[in-house]
Amino acid sequence: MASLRVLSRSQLRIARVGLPHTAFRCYATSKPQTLKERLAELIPKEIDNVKAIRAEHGKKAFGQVTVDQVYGGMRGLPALLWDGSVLDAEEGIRFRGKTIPECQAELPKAPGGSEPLPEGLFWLLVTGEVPTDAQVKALSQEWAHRAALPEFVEEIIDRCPPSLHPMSQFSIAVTALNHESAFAKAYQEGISKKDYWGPVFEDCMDLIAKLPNIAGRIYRNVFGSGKLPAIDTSKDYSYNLANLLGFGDKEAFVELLRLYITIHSDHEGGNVSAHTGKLVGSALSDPFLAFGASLNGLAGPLHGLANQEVLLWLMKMKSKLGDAPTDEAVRGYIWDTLNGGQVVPGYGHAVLRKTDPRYTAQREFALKHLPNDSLFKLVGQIYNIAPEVLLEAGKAKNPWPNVDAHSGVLLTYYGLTQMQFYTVLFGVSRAFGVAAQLIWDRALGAPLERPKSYSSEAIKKMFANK
Ligand SMILES: CC(=O)SCCNC(=O)CCNC(=O)[C@H](O)C(C)(C)COP(=O)(O)OP(=O)(O)OC[C@H]1O[C@@H](n2cnc3c(N)ncnc32)[C@H](O)[C@@H]1OP(=O)(O)O
Ligand SMILES: O=C([O-])CC(=O)C(=O)O
Repeated sequence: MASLRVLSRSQLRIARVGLPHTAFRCYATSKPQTLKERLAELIPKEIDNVKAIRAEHGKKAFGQVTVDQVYGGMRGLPALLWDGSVLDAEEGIRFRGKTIPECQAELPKAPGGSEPLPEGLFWLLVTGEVPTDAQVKALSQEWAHRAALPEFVEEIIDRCPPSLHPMSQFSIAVTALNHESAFAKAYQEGISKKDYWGPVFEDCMDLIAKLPNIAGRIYRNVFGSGKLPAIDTSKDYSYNLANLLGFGDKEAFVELLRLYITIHSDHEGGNVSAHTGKLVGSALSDPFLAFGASLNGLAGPLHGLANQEVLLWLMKMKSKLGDAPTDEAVRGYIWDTLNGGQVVPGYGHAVLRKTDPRYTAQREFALKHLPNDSLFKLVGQIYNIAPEVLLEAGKAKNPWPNVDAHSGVLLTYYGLTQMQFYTVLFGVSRAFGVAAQLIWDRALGAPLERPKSYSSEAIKKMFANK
């Protein structure tokens, strides 16, 4: 789409304050419209939309809040605005209204590729629109040009002991990028509230762009001594990430990363990493600080670290039961896990009540690329047994697999066997969803988050005579 359009006065103002000088200049050329230019058009409309929703529905209630919800991790409590995606308990995630198969069909692909490019998914998350091939290519190039790390961040990563978990190193490096934050600088210089989104957008673009170099450096330092290749500005984001990890020559692995980053990006707003990023961002901490906090939540075993835990659990199962265990032996192993007071990693979910469509998307990838892999077959065998055991045990509300039950098997197949690294890849992807919402939160003037808490004593008193 060429970018010669007529803008309203307020759109023009937003475009001017939000855009770096060079980007604004290319606005009147035949280059494809940039993401920032499109945002500048969408923001005033969305501000009006939110005003209208609040004017019409602002005083209406979603329903009751129960004491059990306060004690029970706020399950089902409607408390957050999140535009990029919405999760249905039965159907799974939709990114801006689109299911995973719809994204796979509609988003632009690399030449010869069949998985969606995460660049297109980011555009979709931010704008609600499917970009053109040219827009996606321009985004790949822009990220490639922003990818270099400040030297001191490289040094910080290099000084981490290899025994420090890759997720801790990841969070340290992302937090340190706050040194370069355009938003933090603009805030110190007294930027007006109305203009926050411009430097936040710049920070989010830098954040996403720099993650492959951070991930690649951690991978090299912790697991090997390989050379870090330069970013190839003619290639897409996933290729560059794969190449930094030493897998650039494996086209199927690059395709896997395109799928992986797309499906792990966003899972509405209430999950630990997304909500943490939004919460910290609400204090006007810049996107690096906000996303560093997200990563610390993602590093927990009940959340993103579960992909590492699944692989550990599978490896222990294989070493105990052999490569091709019987169904009875697998059933016994799952029972032993439960009887040991542990969770079955990769199963259950706080919201989902059916098989996660992200599990299904990865299974389909495996059926296409590695149908005879023994670990893939074991994962399929567990799928036929674990839900039945979890139902019989009678505690888990959802006995079906989540995204983490499958991801490690695919990475292992291509030779990325270092399971402590898996959550770093999840983190690279999760930046897309958190960043998209941070931009909108600042554009819409989202306030500081500060819900009310109660002590048990206060709760007892509240209901003393009721
Ligand atoms: C990307 C992601 O974050 S996806 C989730 C990744 N995490 C995992 O795979 C870890 C395993 N799964 C779990 O621990 C849970 O299912 C969670 C954390 C994902 C969801 O937790 P909740 O919403 O509290 O689940 P639910 O309401 O079903 O829990 C009820 C009980 O069942 C248990 N339960 C739930 N899932 C499992 C499981 N996979 N294995 C064993 N027990 C389970 C809970 O621990 C809880 O036990 P408790 O009453 O003794 O505290
Ligand atoms: O939605 C959740 O609570 C956890 C999850 O699957 C994710 O964040 O991807």
